[in-house]
Amino acid sequence: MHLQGGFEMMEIISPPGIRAQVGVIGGSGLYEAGILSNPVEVKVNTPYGEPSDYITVGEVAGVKVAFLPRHGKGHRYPPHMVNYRANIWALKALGVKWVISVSAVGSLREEMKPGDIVLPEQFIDMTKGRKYTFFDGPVTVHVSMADPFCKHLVDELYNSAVKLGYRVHRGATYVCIEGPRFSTRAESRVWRDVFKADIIGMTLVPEVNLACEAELCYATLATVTDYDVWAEHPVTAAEVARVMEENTEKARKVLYDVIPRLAGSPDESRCSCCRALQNAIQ
Ligand SMILES: CSC[C@H]1O[C@H](OP(=O)(O)O)[C@H](O)[C@@H]1O
Ligand SMILES: Nc1ncnc2[nH]cnc12
Repeated sequence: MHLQGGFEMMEIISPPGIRAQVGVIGGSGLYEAGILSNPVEVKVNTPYGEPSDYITVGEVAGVKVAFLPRHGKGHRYPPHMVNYRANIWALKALGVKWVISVSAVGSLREEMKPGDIVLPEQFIDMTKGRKYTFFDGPVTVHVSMADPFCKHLVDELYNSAVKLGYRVHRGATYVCIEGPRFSTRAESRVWRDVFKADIIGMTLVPEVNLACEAELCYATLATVTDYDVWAEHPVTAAEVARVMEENTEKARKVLYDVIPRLAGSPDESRCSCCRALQNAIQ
């Protein structure tokens, strides 16, 4: 960490002897990693309260992975109630360098079909009052969000999805709404036609902001569950759940393929995530 008075001043207590290199945040439908050998469950406390659940630490091809279900097992926390700060803090406390955030999203584009994988590279924040920063004063941090996702990690996820033969789109813009309700038809048309967003969800913000403040390499592995209501029929939670099961298996296969390539530390020539706090302090 580069910020004197930032993370260095905060007490990060790691559970003794338990470390991980890669963090996976499971989204709707992904409550168990399902790909880890030698799993152990750890409880991590943070200055921001409790993460959404116990964290499962295990291995994929010898790489240590920490898995945390964003909504808790059984989907106990709706998107606006997730303790994003505790979740990111807990992963940081375990030593994680890379975070792959898995998410179910709606599509705002014909060509991004239910079942497709989408890797966003930009976002638009339409949330309304979450906890967006670790730094509530006296330290103030204005972190750059020009390129919110780790390009290196997006490249690796893209390579895995292509190798596995999945339909995959990169370079997408994710609009994050407050939820938990879905959008009106008028809103959906604004996201699509005015904002030019490609996919829609409720959880990216502030997770991505906080990962950046924690100087983690972060990317979202989104899978499309539905066409949002700009298309003919209104989206329903039941429809989303139907497609989610298939998508979850795809996400697991991509994770299983990509994680072994994340064994080393992030290559500082391919991204600047680990230097995000440089020049960000007020
Ligand atoms: C039941 S669909 C709405 C729900 O699913 C997505 O969550 P996640 O990103 O954790 O997969 C979406 O953002 C909503 O929270
Ligand atoms: N249509 C949609 N709107 C918001 N979040 C979603 N998550 C999955 N589908 C969604």
